[in-house]
Amino acid sequence: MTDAPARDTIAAVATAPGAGGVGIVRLSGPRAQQIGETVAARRLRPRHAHYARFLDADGAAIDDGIALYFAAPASYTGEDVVELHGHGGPAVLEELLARVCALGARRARPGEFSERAFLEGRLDLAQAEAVADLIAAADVRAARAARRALDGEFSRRVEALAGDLLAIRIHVEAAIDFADEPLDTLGGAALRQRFVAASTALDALLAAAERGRRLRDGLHAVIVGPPNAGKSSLLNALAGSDRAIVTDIAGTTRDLLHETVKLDGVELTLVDTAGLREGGDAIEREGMRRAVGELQRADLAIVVLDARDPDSGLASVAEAIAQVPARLYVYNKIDLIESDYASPTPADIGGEDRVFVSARSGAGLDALHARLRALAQGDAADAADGAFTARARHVDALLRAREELDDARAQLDHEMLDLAAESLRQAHEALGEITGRVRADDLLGHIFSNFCIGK
Ligand SMILES: Nc1nc2c(c(=O)[nH]1)N(C=O)[C@@H](CNc1ccc(C(=O)N[C@@H](CCC(=O)O)C(=O)O)cc1)CN2
Ligand SMILES: Nc1nc2c(ncn2[C@@H]2O[C@H](COP(=O)(O)OP(=O)(O)OP(=O)(O)O)[C@@H](O)[C@H]2O)c(=O)[nH]1
Repeated sequence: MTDAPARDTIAAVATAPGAGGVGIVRLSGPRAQQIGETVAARRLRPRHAHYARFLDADGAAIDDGIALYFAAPASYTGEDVVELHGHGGPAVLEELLARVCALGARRARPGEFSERAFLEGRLDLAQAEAVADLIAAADVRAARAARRALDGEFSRRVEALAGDLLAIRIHVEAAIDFADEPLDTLGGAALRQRFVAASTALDALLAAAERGRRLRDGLHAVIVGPPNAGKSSLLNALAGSDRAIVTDIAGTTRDLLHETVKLDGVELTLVDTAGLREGGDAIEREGMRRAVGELQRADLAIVVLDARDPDSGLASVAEAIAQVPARLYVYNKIDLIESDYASPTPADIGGEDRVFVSARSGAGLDALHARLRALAQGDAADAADGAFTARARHVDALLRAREELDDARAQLDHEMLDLAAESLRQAHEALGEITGRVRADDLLGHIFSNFCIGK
């Protein structure tokens, strides 16, 4: 870091709000030690647990507890950190916090301790995000995966790939200086090999990040189908069957309704969409456009069809669901079918999953639940296998890197070195966005130190 401005000292209650056995006020910054020593009325030795009374301005005890001092840089933030461990009551902790603020600290913004850890180079951006993911993890598998990301497993792979791309960039930029010569006399074969290796590594990382994204976010299932097939009824039936563990995420738009359902500890996001069909008025068309957009992020399409007429319904959604990784077909309204409901000629859906239900009578809903649970668990188990959590932001960055790398390769094949260098720079920067590390001056430094060609 080049002359970082002097930071102030931040403070916050670090434990969850409400009553608890123990509550912690944490301080970070240059005045943490002095403030802590004033409140505890004693010297604080780094990395020692001191029993103390925490005093107010008049010398009366706010509380008694344990004071800890972590001297920079050996702390979570990398700055001087003091923790005051008192009794976990909201009134006591608020008074303690007010006291340290009166002594010169200020209340921290959300995430500011981790932000400082990032600015101090203690964590990279992906790791800082993993801290938040670990805290928010809804099940043990997601927590484990966040833990791995926090330990740097994801970041290390991103950095390794960034290193490969940097080497390729250096090679290409050097070749630009010898533009009169064909690339093949400038180590073109080795360069192409490096491309293949980087490309393979990028694909593997992208797949892992995509699994990590699903693990963090849960299975993203989108309910689609023609109008009136019973999509909304089905969502209600699924969500309502176990109301206690359903959280209402709030319809983000007037037409998409999100519900989070937990099946055996695995989260499933259900999105109800506007019915898909030809035509419709402007508002309906906008709803359909959003439904299609939602499908692009889906792991699973739950395709609801009217069991009395599945074929025409399927035709209206076939195109929209083609890109989704998995599909589950739900033939609804079987209560309206007189005879054996499996008998109407089912539409051709290949070997894919099919369930017959009635959202109205409840018939078949158990089987549907079981299918969804199996899908969600299979997905999570798959994702939890040595996985780390990742975010949509990371997947996006990797996808951009993928595109730029493909472009660079094509440009190189046409000996368009300047363009290839630029595409590579973009790919490299996309990776840098993940860890928050890559900067233009980094690159210049690398090029000059690696290629000292006497200028
Ligand atoms: N009391 C308390 N518990 C906590 C935290 C905290 O801030 N306070 N954490 C906050 O999120 C997590 C732990 N994070 C921490 C990360 C680094 C260091 C630290 O002192 N690191 C030094 C020394 C390492 C060592 O002794 O091996 C260092 O890395 O130099 C402390 C906590 C979870 N538990
Ligand atoms: N008989 C019967 N009727 C059902 C069943 N499921 C839904 N319906 C009815 O079908 C109609 C449409 O249901 P919705 O859940 O609104 O259908 P939708 O697919 O969300 O409709 P759009 O929002 O127009 O796309 C309503 O009148 C429901 O009561 C079922 O299993 N059996």
